[in-house]
Amino acid sequence: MTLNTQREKDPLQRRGSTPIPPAHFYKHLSWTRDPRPPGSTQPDPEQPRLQRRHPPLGQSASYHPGDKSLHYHTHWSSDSDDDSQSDSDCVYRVVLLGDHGVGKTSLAGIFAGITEKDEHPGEDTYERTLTVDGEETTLIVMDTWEKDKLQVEDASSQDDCLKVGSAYVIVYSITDRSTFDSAAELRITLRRTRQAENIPIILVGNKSDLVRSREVAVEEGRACAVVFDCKFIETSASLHHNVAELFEGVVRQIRLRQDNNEASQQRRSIYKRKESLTQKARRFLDQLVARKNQRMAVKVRSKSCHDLAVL
Ligand SMILES: Nc1nc2c(ncn2[C@@H]2O[C@H](COP(=O)(O)OP(=O)(O)OP(=O)(O)O)[C@@H](O)[C@H]2O)c(=O)[nH]1
Repeated sequence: MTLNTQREKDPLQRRGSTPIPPAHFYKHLSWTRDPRPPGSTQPDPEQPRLQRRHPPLGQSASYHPGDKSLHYHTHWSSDSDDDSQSDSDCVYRVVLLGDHGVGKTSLAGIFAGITEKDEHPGEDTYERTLTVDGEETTLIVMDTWEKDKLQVEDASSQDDCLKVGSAYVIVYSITDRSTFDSAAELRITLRRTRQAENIPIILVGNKSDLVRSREVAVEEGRACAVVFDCKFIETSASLHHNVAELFEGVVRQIRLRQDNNEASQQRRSIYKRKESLTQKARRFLDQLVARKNQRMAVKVRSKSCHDLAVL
């Protein structure tokens, strides 16, 4: 299996002529604009396409629930040159990580709008274009992680999972402490694999509906996120609670980091040109103060780790 890892830092800029990555990894389920005029009764020329409405991911999502021109469809796209596929130029891979049974597939299914359990058996990669804060972004959600394979024969494909993501969602079940421990280990593994990169990682405590079987407190999840410098949210795939917020949050985190990277690059180049000795001294002092205030920063982070709309 050859994975396109060229986009580890930059978003995949998919044009009509750009093939999307290997078929078995990219069996897409996607939102696509119907090329027919609104209200048309003509059959849709594009096949295969499931002619039905895609259920909204969540009430707060800024999709287009009333837009009849949007259709949910499946397609195999290893050699796609379908320009109508997405209006968005930015495509990001989001990799779901976590132990067996924590709810990864259920969360991915809600993202993809799969309403019946066995509707798409074997599917493990889903694509959907979301409009978040008025801007379109396409996410390819990969549910390909299999923890057991990390040590055995297919370790390379698991390794690839850790390398190709533009963002990571690490899921544990709030009813199973061992999955929480695994989530922490996964965070460490990720840190090792993607050391220098500022990629969004969201820790997700799923099955929040199972209140009586809870083994991991919300505070523990939040504390873990603070320690491991990632975002945190609790979800219930069963109740569709916070699932839209999760994927919208992923989009926001990707954008925020991009903006931040661009801004700091600009700042650095301006600094290089203009920085005087006094400024250098001031920057040095600032860094010293910042280090002293690290404990303060942890406090601030602990307040914001559950807010997926800020860095
Ligand atoms: N009560 C409850 N059950 C859930 C929730 N999410 C998933 N489940 C159930 O947990 C079981 C496992 O869910 P999956 O989505 O298959 O979990 P997974 O992480 O994909 O598991 P693997 O495919 O084995 O890695 C299924 O029976 C789901 O119905 C949830 O939020 N609440």
